[in-house]
Amino acid sequence: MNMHANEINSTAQSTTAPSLSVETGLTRKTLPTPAELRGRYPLSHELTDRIAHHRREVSRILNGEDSRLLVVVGPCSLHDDAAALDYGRRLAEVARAHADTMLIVMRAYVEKPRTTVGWKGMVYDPDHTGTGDLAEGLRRSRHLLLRLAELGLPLATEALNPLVMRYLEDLISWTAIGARTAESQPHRELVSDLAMPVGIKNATDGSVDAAVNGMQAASQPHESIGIDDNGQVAALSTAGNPDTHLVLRGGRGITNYDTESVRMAQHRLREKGVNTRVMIDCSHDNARKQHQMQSVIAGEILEQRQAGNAGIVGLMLESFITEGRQDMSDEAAYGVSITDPCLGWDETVRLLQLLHNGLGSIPSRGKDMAMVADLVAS
Ligand SMILES: O=C[C@H](O)[C@H](O)COP(=O)(O)O
Ligand SMILES: C=C(OP(=O)(O)O)C(=O)O
Repeated sequence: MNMHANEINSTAQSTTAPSLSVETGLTRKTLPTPAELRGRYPLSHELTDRIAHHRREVSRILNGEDSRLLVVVGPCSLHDDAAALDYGRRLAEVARAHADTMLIVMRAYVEKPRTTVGWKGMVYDPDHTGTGDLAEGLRRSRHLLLRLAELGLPLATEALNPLVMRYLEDLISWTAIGARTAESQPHRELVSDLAMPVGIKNATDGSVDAAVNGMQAASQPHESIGIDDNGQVAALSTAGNPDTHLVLRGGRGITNYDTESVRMAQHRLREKGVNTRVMIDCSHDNARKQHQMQSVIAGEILEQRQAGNAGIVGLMLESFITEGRQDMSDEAAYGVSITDPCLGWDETVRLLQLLHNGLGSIPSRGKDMAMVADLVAS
């Protein structure tokens, strides 16, 4: 959150007993405030500085001042602390090894937007009971993100409910606005207030205009309604976020990572006078939910970079310990996504190595594609 919104004073009162509204019949449980949860799981000065540094590094890539590739990689959603930390430890090691060619940021998504209904993420239903427990979900999400950040990895998340972001934003180095919310004014106001780089995704129908308009809107100051650190409903004056970019994720089963789609998107961005550097999401509609396709797409992005398209500055991969996906159950397997299908760890390592080699030594097109073909075949 930028200084403006933080400066608001409030005198929030906190109660814990559930109450029943006679008018609506809804039960309400008071939640801890963002300040209370931050106080319970605080960032050290060292970690605060490191996250500020990570945000600057991401920003430099997005602004073309650092030629490394930004790679946002990790599970579709975090549902199990042990598996998330296991993955984070492995990724931190790979990130260090490839730090000269890539800035690796871990996907640490604790809220999931759903097409209709489904598990909405750790924040809402940490024990996968289907009944939810937001107080525990917020607590566990903050605790897990703190432990992941302590591994030294920059973290990425999707800002879905603007209020939830107030509990977590200090731990995050790159935020996504998802395909389903890119046109939402409250999300644009939130982005205007986030002191970090934000990627806005094209809409689920594949069109880029809502995201491009969102970049314009979020770059401006806004007056909006939200909560302050003490949970008090407050008028927020946002500063405007200069660090936004488009994420191409395909739409309606049609991909948009090819040279022509990227060129058309960049043309639109140029017309609107916003950042023309883009990230490609190798999953979602670009992969048509076939997780293995992500390797092929990443290989093609590497090719585009090698062909001189410096406008593709980032890519996103959905990856976990074991490939695929599963429905949540008592017998759920360790390290398998319970939302979108993911690449497995071994494939992820090989793909990141491939990208590292390709970005470092610029091998020939033929050799790259042969390596990608091997990777997909294996
Ligand atoms: O897991 C997340 C999905 O990409 C997105 O949130 C929509 O998922 P759904 O169509 O399974 O609800
Ligand atoms: C839901 C996601 O993406 P999208 O908004 O592109 O569907 C995601 O990245 O988890």
